[in-house]
Amino acid sequence: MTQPACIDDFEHLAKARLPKAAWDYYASGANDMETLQDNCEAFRRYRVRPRVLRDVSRIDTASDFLGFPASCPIGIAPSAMQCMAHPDGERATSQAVAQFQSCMILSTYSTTPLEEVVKPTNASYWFQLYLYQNRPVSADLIRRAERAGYRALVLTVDTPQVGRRLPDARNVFKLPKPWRLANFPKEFQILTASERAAAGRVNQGEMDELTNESLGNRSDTTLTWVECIPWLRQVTSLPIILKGILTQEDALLAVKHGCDGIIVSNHGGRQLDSVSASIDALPEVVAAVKGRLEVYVDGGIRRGSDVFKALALGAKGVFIGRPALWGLGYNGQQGVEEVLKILHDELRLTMALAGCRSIAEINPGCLCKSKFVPAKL
Ligand SMILES: Cc1cc2nc3c(=O)[nH]c(=O)nc-3n(C[C@H](O)[C@H](O)[C@H](O)COP(=O)(O)O)c2cc1C
Ligand SMILES: CCCCC(=O)C(=O)O
Repeated sequence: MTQPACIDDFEHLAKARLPKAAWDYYASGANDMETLQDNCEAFRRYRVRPRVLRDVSRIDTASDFLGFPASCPIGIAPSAMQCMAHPDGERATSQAVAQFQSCMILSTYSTTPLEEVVKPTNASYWFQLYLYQNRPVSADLIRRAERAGYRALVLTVDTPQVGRRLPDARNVFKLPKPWRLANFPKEFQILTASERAAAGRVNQGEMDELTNESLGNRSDTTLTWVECIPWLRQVTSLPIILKGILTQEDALLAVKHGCDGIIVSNHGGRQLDSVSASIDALPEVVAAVKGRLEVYVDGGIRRGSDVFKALALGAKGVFIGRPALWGLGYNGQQGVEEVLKILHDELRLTMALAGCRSIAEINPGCLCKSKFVPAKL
């Protein structure tokens, strides 16, 4: 292959370059990976209803993330440990997003310190948060994110425990040296010594020694609506986005608790296997919130036409997870830029061929459902 021409090409190129354990960590979903597969297939059950003869000589994809302008409504979802894909890791992803002027969500489990990721540009940076029982640790991360210029906090709510990803279990996955979870000091331990001893985990202290499984064991599994959102509101004035909502019931609770946005997401099929594809959950969430907060979606977006479909179903914008990692693994910053450019070009072409000249013109009437799911060629 001389030149990757679509997102799937980047997947193949990255796979050929990455060590097996890193590839497996990025690629895998939970258990039988039904949701992972359905995330992509569900887009194929929607068909576009194109309008013609509408002067599509100028296509405008300008959009915004929480009011901050963006060249198009495609952002980067938070994914942990990007230095395994390329030594420039999160820095490279950030540079690409800055060039592209969109939005990057940085994972708590970044392999680059959060302060070194934000670029002085018009791009938006949001910080993804996992909350710990040791709340001062979380409060400290939030204050650092505020100082560094992050414009929103994205609380991931679908991960009270980490889903079981079989390839990681088989590989006994561990973040390889020299990489470390750079937002935490080396000696930092989330559980106290007595908690660790009680959990039988006396020697699993250092963050850079942690496995995926032990990371999950440090999350606060006691989080509830009534406790954690007010706590967040008390420690920060940044907008709060909840990532991992899949039902109208929880969407309404997000509205009730004054959240600023939702990302409809099943964590790229990595958490509870057999939940709905995120694009299938999107309509009920959009209908429930009735415009009272911004609704974004991630999961399975591999084409500009997928972005178009998500917007037609009411998403304000979309986030991509693995495609950015594939671009990064293939060719660092340039690879991520190419991935964003291809998706942007494909979105523009879809809009032109569907007769939509601006993002605002993309609406539910642009789609219909099809029972026929074409086989992937
Ligand atoms: C390797 C990997 C690591 C991830 N790490 C995080 C994370 O640290 N925090 C988080 O909220 N979501 C994380 N996610 C989920 C993504 O933010 C996103 O929901 C998902 O990847 C979207 O699906 P896609 O990969 O099909 O685009 C991760 C996903 C992948 C693939
Ligand atoms: C504790 C979870 C680690 C990062 C993550 O969210 C993922 O691998 O999906």
